[in-house]
Amino acid sequence: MAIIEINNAGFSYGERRIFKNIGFKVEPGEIYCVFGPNGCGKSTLLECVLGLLKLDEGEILIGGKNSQSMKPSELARYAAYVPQMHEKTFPYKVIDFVLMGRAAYTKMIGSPGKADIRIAENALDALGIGNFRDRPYTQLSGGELQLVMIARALAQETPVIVLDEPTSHLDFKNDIAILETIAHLAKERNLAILMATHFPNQGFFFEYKNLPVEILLMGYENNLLAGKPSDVFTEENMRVVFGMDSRVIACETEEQKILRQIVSIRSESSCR
Ligand SMILES: Nc1ncnc2c1ncn2[C@@H]1O[C@H](COP(=O)(O)OP(=O)(O)OP(=O)(O)O)[C@@H](O)[C@H]1O
Repeated sequence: MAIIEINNAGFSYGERRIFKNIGFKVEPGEIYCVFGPNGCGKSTLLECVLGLLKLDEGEILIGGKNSQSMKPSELARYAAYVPQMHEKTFPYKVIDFVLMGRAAYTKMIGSPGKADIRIAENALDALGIGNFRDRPYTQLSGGELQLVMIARALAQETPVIVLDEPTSHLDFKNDIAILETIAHLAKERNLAILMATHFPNQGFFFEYKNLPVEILLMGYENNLLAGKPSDVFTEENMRVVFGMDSRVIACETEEQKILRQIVSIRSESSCR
């Protein structure tokens, strides 16, 4: 059964329509990527899923319940959020920052107990960053901080993790490290992943890893297109949505599997 179900969702900022008629389902263990040009409404859609913004029309069900009318503390038990930007504030220790993911469970008694601390430590260990435990989180690099943010989401123990452009600001290696982490969470923990991304090759990476992955392409002739990465990330669709010239290439890896990638050739397509 789908853990996320969106039916006929529409949203406007005031008079300005951002999207309409969005509908899809995400199953446990599936990765659902929302892709499209700057400003097409990816973050807005994620914020609607998280109940931070209210739809004009349609509904968003998480675990069968309407996320738009759930209390934040209830929703926090279904969906954890890794936002695009995080303003570092007070120099909390990493463990204390990750423990914030336990807030929905600790509110009643006020402070985290031993079990919460163990869950937060396990989340750090699961991401291979147990050694960050006592570092001030304000001193982490962008890639390290992103792993800590994912650990905080993991400590929240939700069936859904929502990530907004999880690899923005990351270097070549950390980019793939975060994708591998996301793949692991979907495959080994059966989590449903909903993420916004600017990078088609991330969809191809998940496809290459044989994970159930689906793409929602927003802004396709002011419309929507959904499907598997190989069906959505085509040269023609990139021309229609971005007006750019690109090529899909394929390479055979040492596992004798085909990895697809899309490369940009020109921003202003001569095909226009
Ligand atoms: N609070 C707001 N009030 C009014 N308009 C907004 C608000 N937040 C975002 N917008 C506008 O809504 C549109 C969609 O914004 P959103 O951030 O969802 O796009 P996005 O696809 O995530 O963009 P990007 O790829 O650049 O991160 C943009 O045109 C943006 O300027």
